[in-house]
Amino acid sequence: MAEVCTYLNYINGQWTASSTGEVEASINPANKHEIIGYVQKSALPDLNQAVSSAKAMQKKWKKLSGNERGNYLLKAASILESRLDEIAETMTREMGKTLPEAKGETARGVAILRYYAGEGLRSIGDVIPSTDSEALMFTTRVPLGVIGVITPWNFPVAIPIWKMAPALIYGNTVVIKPATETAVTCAKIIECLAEAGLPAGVVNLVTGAGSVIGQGLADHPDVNGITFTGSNEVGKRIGQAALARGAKYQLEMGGKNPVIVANDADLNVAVEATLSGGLRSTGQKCTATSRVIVQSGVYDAFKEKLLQKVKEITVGDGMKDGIWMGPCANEGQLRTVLSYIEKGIQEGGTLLYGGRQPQGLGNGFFVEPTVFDNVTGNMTIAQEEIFGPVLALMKVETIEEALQLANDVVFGLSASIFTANIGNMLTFINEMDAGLVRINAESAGVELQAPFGGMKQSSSHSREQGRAAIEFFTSVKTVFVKA
Ligand SMILES: NC(=O)c1ccc[n+]([C@@H]2O[C@H](COP(=O)([O-])OP(=O)(O)OC[C@H]3O[C@@H](n4cnc5c(N)ncnc54)[C@H](O)[C@@H]3O)[C@@H](O)[C@H]2O)c1
Ligand SMILES: O=CCCC(=O)C(=O)O
Repeated sequence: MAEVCTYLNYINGQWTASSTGEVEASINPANKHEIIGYVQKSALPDLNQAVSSAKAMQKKWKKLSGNERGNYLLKAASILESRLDEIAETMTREMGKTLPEAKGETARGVAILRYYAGEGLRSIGDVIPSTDSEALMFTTRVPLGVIGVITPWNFPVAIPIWKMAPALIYGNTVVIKPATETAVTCAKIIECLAEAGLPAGVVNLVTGAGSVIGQGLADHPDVNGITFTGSNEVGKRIGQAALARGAKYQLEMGGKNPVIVANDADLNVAVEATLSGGLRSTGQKCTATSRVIVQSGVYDAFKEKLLQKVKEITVGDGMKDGIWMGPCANEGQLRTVLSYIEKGIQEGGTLLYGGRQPQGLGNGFFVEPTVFDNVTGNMTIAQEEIFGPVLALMKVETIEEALQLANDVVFGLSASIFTANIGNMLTFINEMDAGLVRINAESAGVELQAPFGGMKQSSSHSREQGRAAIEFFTSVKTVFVKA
């Protein structure tokens, strides 16, 4: 058994206990009796201190060259890499995804830090011809100031890093509030940044309730930008709070991601991708496949192959060898998934497989991989984000019908099609309302160098990652110079 530690806030370069003197336990969703660590249950005075230190430091931080800021990120990347196994294990024990997935995500965190370190040396503006032949006109970019970062539990390393790294490289300082479920993992990322020697105040960590610290960040007059990933309900509240005081905000929220399987698809590829995209990480990816829309010509064959594979899935503690799928990340999420399964049955879906808590795993928040048949577009399980290992099979005759069904939700994050037909591919690329469309590949899987974000209610229409991050974390300044 690993030692149970108490993790502190990180404010102005110091590891600091909360003014409340209270802590909260972060538990293992594979065994609710195991405590992974205690994190601070902070209050507004802690947040205010963190924001003041970030504000005080920002002017000095932005004066460093991009290359100097990048060197800190490179150092942090090497430290994170040297702690990869330990941090991945913490992630698995705190959030439940399997250890190989957690290792992959931690390696992704290292790569994101290195990518944004390189941004410190890339162009930040354009020279634009002026109508005045004696003038020089160009654009440059300036940081927003203090950035509030609010993150969910499902990618406890990748999401905090893909928000903090671009914020920092472009000259902002950061106050982060991670989800409490994965606050220990986040504290370890902050340890890497601290060990890299980032000046005091550049990065600050404050853990605590979303309604107190998250809302406090959204409302704080000295926080110039808020970047949020999480549920639609919370995201809308944050957007409204930021808008009300004129702060910039970026919201990345839910999805209800479809895959379309055409009559001419390679069914083995489509089945593997549906399995991986829908059920890896226990379906707790914003990009997870949730609706599987299959053309009638291959519906039965696809269903049979899928069921065969789903039955082979091993559910259990993600730390153990041979386990394919871990638990839901918390008890609330398990209850939500079970209630959607119940609703699916009540509304006339056919439960083909799963739907229950597996026997012998009662200490954790486990649910079986679940497949519904005969799902129609109006059912709740076809409309609302479940964020669990539940696949809804839907039969269609034509690709046009498939696209209509695929688009008939309020979300628009990611979507895939499996087909060999170039016409189908092009129609899908043109007609699918989603920020990420993938052909013959699973709906999950985001590349750090490409823009990522959703359409419709999946996002505030901003994009994260890749060079797109510069749009949120900086403001454009147009400069006109005349000698
Ligand atoms: N689009 C994406 O990139 C993406 C990525 C991951 C997760 N998600 C979404 O996140 C959701 C699951 O994550 P979750 O349960 O952690 O989401 P959540 O919205 O409950 O919490 C996200 C963060 O917001 C904080 N928070 C809660 N209430 C708050 C409030 N009133 N004010 C400010 N902050 C508050 C939480 O403490 C947490 O840090 C799913 O809907 C999923 O689709 C989206
Ligand atoms: O949960 C949202 C992020 C999804 C992601 O990073 C992926 O699919 O790889």
